[in-house]
Amino acid sequence: MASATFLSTLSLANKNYLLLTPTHACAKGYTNNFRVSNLPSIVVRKEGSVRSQGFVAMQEKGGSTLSDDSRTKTPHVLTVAGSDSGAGAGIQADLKACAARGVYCSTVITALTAQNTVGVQGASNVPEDFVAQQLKSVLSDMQVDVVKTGMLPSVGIVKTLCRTLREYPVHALVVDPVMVSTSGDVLAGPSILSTFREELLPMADIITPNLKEASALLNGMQLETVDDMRSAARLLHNMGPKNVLVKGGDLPDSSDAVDILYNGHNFYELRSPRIRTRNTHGTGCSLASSIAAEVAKGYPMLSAVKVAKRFVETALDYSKEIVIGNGPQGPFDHLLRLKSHSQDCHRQQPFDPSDLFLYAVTDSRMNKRWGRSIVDAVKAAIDGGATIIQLREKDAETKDFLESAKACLRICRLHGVPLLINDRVDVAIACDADGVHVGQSDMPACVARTLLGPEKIIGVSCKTPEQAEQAWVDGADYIGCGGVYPTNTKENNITVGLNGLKTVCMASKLPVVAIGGIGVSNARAVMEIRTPNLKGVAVVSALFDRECVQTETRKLHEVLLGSNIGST
Ligand SMILES: Cc1ncc(COP(=O)(O)OP(=O)(O)O)c(N)n1
Ligand SMILES: Cc1ncsc1CCOP(=O)(O)O
Ligand SMILES: [Mg+2]
Repeated sequence: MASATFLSTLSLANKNYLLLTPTHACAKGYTNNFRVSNLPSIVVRKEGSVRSQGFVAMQEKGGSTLSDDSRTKTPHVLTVAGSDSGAGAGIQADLKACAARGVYCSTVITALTAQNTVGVQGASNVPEDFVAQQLKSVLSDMQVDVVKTGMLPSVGIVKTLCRTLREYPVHALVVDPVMVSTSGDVLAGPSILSTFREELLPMADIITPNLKEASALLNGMQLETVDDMRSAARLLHNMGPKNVLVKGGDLPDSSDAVDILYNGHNFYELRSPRIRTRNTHGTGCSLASSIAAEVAKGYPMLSAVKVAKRFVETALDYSKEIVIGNGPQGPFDHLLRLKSHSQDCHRQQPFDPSDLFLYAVTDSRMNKRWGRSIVDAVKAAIDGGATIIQLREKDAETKDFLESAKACLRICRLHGVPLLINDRVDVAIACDADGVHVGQSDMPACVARTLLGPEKIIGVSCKTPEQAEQAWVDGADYIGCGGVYPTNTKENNITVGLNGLKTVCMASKLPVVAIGGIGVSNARAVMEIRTPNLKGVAVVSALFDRECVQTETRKLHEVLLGSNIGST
C-alpha cells in the first residue's frame, strides 16, 4: 500500500515519480481538497484518516521535479453491489450512471439476481472470499477514488468490505443501504442491520436510505412526514456517517419529491416536482452512483448530491414513455438516447454520399425577399428533388431558428432527406438534426464530432488538399469545395474554379460536393470534371433567389440526371 507518510519513488509508465506526503504537497500549493482544477488530481489526505493516503505524482526530469499535468487522473468509482439481470438496478445501473456522469466505474459483484420488471425471481450470493478477491484486485491496482456500495447480502460480505477498506483506504465511501428492492423483495435481511450500524455506517461519507431503509436502521421508527425525515437523519448521523440523505420518494401525500440531507450541522431540504412515471427501477442505485461520481470528480458533498439528484430527475423525465418489460416497474435510460431511437419511426439513416447529389442550402434573406417561410422553402426544394437540405440562416434569432429547424426536420424525416444545420452545432444538437456543415473559421470538425457523436453527418468547407486531409482526420463525412464560380451569396469568398475543385477532389479521401455560383447553366460542366468522389452540387441562389423553388429545383435535378454522374 502506498503510504503518504514517507517519501518514495514509484514507477508509472516507465517514468519515475516522487510520492509526496500531504505536508510536501501543501507546501507546494496543493490543497487538502480532493481535486483542484488545473492541478494533478491525485488525492492529498490528512494522515491518520481511514481514507486514501494519496499522493501527488511528480515527474522527475533531468534532476528537477516537474508536476506532470499530462497524467491528470481519471475519476474512478468502484461499485460493490449485486447484479440485476434486467439491468435496471444494481451493478448495471451503477455502470450506466457513472458512464453518463463521465467517470470510470469498476465493479465488485456481491450477488447475482434473476430479476426483471416484475420482481426478483432468484438470488445467489457470491462467496465472501471471492468478494474479497475482487476487492483486492481492483483496490490494489486501479486508484479508486470513491467506493459506492449497494446490495451487501451477508454479514460476512459487509465485514469483508469494511476490512478491505481499512487495508486499502479510498477518498470517500458512499453507502446505499439496500435492503428491499423497489418491487418489495428482500435483498439484505435484518441480521445485517447491526453490522451496518456498527461497522459500515461509521466509515461512510454519506448514506442514502429511503424511508423503509431509514426506518429499518432505526428499529422500525415511523417515518411519515418531512419532520420525521429530519429526525431520522439526525439519529442516523449519530451512527457515524458524515452525511445522511434520507430520500422521501415514498412519502405519502406529497406532490414533490423531498429529500433531506444532514451533515451534522445543517439540514438541506432538496425539493423537486415528482415525476410521474412507471420507469423508476434502479433510481436509488443510480442516485448513489451519481453522488459517488460527483464526489470522485472533486465536488463537495452538497453540490454532488444536488447534481446527482438533478441528473436522475432529468433521466426519469426523459424516460417517462419508454416501454421495457411487462411488469409494474421499468428501467430508465441513463444516457438519454433510447427514446428518439425506439419511438421515432422516421429515424435518421446512415450517411450516404449519393445524398449530396442535389444539395439545397437555404438563405433567410432570399426567402424573406420572396415572402416565403423557411419551412415552405424546404418543402418546395424536397418536392423538386433536393436530396439533402442545409439550413443556412445567418440572421435568425436562435429561438426562431430552433423552432424552424424542428419544423423542417419533421418534413425532412417524412421524406427521408437528411437535414444539416450550417455553423450552429448547438442548434443541431437541440433539434436533433442529422448533422452540421462547418467552415474553416467555424467550430473545428473534431470538436463538432465529439459533441454530436459518431452517427451525425459532418461536412467541412475546403479549398485546398491540406484542408481536405484535415477534414478526413477530424472525422468529417464529406467536404464542400468552392466557390467554384463567383457568387454574391457569400461575401469575400475566394473562387477556386473547376481546376481548384478537381485538385481538391483528387486529394480528398471524402466525398465532395461542389458549391458557389452553380445553377442550371453550369451544373453539367461541374459534374463533367469526372472525379469519382464528386457526388453533386450545393446550391443557394439558383434555387432560393427565384420565384418558384420547386420548379428551379426540378430543372436542376433534370440537368444533374442528364449529366449522369455522381448519382450512384
Ligand atoms: C455544402 C457547403 N459547402 C460549403 C459551405 C460554406 O461553409 P462556410 O465556409 O462555413 O461558410 P458559411 O456557409 O457558413 O457562410 C456551406 N455552407 N455548405
Ligand atoms: C456558402 C458558400 N460557400 C462557398 S460559396 C457559397 C455560396 C453559394 O451560394 P450560391 O449557390 O448562391 O452561389
Ligand atoms: Mg460557416
